[in-house]
Amino acid sequence: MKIALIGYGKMGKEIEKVARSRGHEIVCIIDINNQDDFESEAFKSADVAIEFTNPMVAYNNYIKAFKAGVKLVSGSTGWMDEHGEEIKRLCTEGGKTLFWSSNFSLGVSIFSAVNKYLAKIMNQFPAYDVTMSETHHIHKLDAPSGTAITLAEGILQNLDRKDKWVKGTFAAPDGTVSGTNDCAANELPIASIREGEVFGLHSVRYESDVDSITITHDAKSRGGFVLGAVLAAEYTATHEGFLGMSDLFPFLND
Ligand SMILES: NC(=O)C1=CN([C@@H]2O[C@H](COP(=O)(O)OP(=O)(O)OC[C@H]3O[C@@H](n4cnc5c(N)ncnc54)[C@H](OP(=O)(O)O)[C@@H]3O)[C@@H](O)[C@H]2O)C=CC1
Ligand SMILES: O=C(O)C1=N[C@H](C(=O)O)C[C@H](O)C1
Repeated sequence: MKIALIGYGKMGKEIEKVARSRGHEIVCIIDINNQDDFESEAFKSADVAIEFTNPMVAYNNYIKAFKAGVKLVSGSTGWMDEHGEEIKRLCTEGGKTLFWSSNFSLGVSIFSAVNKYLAKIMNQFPAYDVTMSETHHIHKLDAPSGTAITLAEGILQNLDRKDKWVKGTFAAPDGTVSGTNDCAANELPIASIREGEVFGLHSVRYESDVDSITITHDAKSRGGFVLGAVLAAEYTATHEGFLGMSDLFPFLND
């Protein structure tokens, strides 16, 4: 399969290696300095483009790739609030294709299914209150992480006593802490910590007066995100519309 890369940073470089090792050809790499290449024949020849950039530029990259007629896989986070509905509409009604996930790792897909199931169980146990936390490397631009938001949405859909997630405490790279986890009974706080080179640590904690139950996903490297993104690209080559991990692993939705 012919793959184009948009964004050649930490994820883009690792995706290049894994895609080649699975027999794919990298036909074009677009970074911040060669934006004209969206119009190149090399880019247009790609079966799929894989985009990992940042919250500020992802939307524009999607529009440029759509214009060039190239299907997209993207893991960029932090753009959904502003542009999510428009991009989904372009895919569901406008004939464009984007496979997007806040987290491509197979482990997080499993974690997400467990998270939803646990939230459903907790409807029967009102003594437990729920909080979330996510820890990432100091270079990360968005907070809470895209994964934390997706996990929070999974809780809100399944736990009747919560209807909104809110930003909790933020621990900055220099150790200063701002914000609070105190919130109304219907709110789910997400604490964010930025330290060192942490790849991605997500926890959901249910606490009563007598005990607590915590589920955690801890990425040991970027390997899981990278493999998942390449698997998603292989899937996207033969599918259309607004796609996600629930299309790749439908059995996790039951
Ligand atoms: N869904 C998932 O599984 C995962 C998602 N992510 C998300 O993916 C995104 C990228 O992560 P990561 O690779 O670690 O970030 P990096 O900052 O390492 O890489 C992003 C790259 O994009 C480049 N870039 C900036 N603007 C443009 C542009 N307009 N067009 C093309 N390239 C551009 C940057 O260049 P320069 O440095 O010169 O600005 C940089 O090389 C983030 O939003 C992160 O949250 C990350 C890991 C997993
Ligand atoms: O920026 C990162 O590194 C990551 N971002 C994603 C997110 O915002 O959830 C996924 C992963 O946790 C790594």
